[in-house]
Amino acid sequence: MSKFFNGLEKYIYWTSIPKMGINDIVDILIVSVMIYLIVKWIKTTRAWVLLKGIIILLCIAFAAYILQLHTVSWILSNTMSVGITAILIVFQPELRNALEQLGRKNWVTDIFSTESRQEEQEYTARTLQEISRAAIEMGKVKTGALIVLERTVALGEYERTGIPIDAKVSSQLLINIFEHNTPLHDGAVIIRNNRVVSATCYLPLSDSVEIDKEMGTRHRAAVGISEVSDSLTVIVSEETGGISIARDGKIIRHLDPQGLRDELSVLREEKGQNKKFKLWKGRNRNEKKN
Ligand SMILES: Nc1ncnc2c1ncn2[C@@H]1O[C@H](COP(=O)(O)OP(=O)(O)OP(=O)(O)O)[C@@H](O)[C@H]1O
Repeated sequence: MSKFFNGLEKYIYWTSIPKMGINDIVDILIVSVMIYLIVKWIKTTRAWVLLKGIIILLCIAFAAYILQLHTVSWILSNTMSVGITAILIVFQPELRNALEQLGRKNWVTDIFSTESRQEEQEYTARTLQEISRAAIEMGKVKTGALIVLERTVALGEYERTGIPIDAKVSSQLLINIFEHNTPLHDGAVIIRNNRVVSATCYLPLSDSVEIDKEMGTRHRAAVGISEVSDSLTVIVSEETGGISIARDGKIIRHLDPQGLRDELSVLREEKGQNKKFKLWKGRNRNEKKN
């Protein structure tokens, strides 16, 4: 009987919640807020895609450990230690940016804000109308253009390669920026929160072999930015006047005015089933066209 009570006592000891003081609660709260802010920050950078890759790698490593796959475990553990150094080098601009933001941030509104960045980035019908009007007009006279619409992934590092503008989006402004032989016509325009934030931006070029050889660097740059972010880019070809859209590493070409408006309307729709359906519908139609 005493053995039973001893066992029970031990069990209760191990399962009981340890005494918590006020400092423990503060400790837990600080760590929770830190984790929340880190995840929130990662979601707005290219690092989000990388984080998903790391989680998959960790799952594989765990499975290899459970199944006693020694070689796979050895390879993974060695690459991971090198990988951490590589991450620090590759994401140096993001890390620097995060530290800079740390000093500028309004922590109180950021923590208690219920609005997500996705909602902030919603484009008004007017903005999308102005963008499509500008693209159609530029297409008619074969003026080359590259217009990037930022979504949840911040494009700060590309914005900084250009000239700051900060002006309300209008078709006249966009047409003026891309006018031949003007100082701002080269490179890309970045749009955020219904404002043109920067012009002459340099975008990363895609090295995808799937891109049609007849497409030059303007189209490659549009695909490139769509590979590293969830942005949507409107491209007007200087050679043909054709309008295309790049998103998710793919390019949708030969858009007519209605097709362009449909593609852009994706940015206005609500999250969920409705959006997915429209996106799929639009894609299918344009894929058939191509
Ligand atoms: N990395 C880049 N980032 C931003 N803009 C770029 C980049 N590379 C090229 N461009 C823009 O594209 C222009 C060159 O376009 P190019 O003729 O090579 O491409 P294209 O895809 O064939 O386009 P188009 O059909 O308009 O000729 C440059 O003058 C510049 O404005």
